[in-house]
Amino acid sequence: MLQLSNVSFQYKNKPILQDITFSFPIGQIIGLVGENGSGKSTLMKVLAGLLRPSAGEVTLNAEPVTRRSADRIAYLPDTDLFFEYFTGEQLFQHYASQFEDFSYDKACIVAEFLQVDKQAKLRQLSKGNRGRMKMAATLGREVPYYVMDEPFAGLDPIVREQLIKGLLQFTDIENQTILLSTHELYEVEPILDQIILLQAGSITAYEDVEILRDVTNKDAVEWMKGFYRPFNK
Ligand SMILES: Nc1ncnc2c1ncn2[C@@H]1O[C@H](COP(=O)(O)OP(=O)(O)OP(=O)(O)O)[C@@H](O)[C@H]1O
Repeated sequence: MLQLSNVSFQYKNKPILQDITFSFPIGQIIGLVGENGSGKSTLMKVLAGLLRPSAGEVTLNAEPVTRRSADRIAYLPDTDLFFEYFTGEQLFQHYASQFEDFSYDKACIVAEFLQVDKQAKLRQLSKGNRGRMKMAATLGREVPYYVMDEPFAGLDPIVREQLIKGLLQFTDIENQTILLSTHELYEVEPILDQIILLQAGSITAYEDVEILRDVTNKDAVEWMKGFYRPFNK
């Protein structure tokens, strides 16, 4: 299990994440939401071992998470500067050289499912196609945890829907966990098991999405809005 224990993080002296304790069980799709600048990307980098917490500990099966944990946590960055001079095929070859768990064949199958040409250079692809290629490369890996930073940001509804279908088709929901940050909560909610709200670097709420729907009769956006003060005109 991937676990945060009293994790704080600061850039220089600016506190970004504050005393977060949380466990991410296997077999869940978890949505991380929160307003711009609340710390979602930072939290995901800390979880993937790319940033070291300033205090507290991140562990995977009780062992500290470091950069070397990349063999069990697949991280999809939000940046668009993603090996831009590579073709998709070269990107997959690069992943194959970096990650033992990477399946070149699976990445090609995902790329075909997402209808993106693996012969094209990434920088020549549209934003939507780069998003598809990033997803194919990430899902080419077989790991217990996928940590995806805004995989749907800036993409049109058709691409978003396709990526969501790809996620469901090419992961094993019983044995893997996907943590994804998103601002596209309406579209993503149907596939989520759990939702976590980050506010000013703290997890201020989390909820089982089925309970939200069946017990409180709310959708995730309504739930989230309940934690913010109404906007006064
Ligand atoms: N490299 C950095 N150096 C200094 N401050 C940073 C750096 N990266 C991010 N920050 C600051 O950390 C805070 C949290 O940023 P972060 O990108 O984690 O938020 P976010 O919730 O992912 O935002 P968004 O939804 O806009 O992507 C912001 O105040 C941001 O300015």
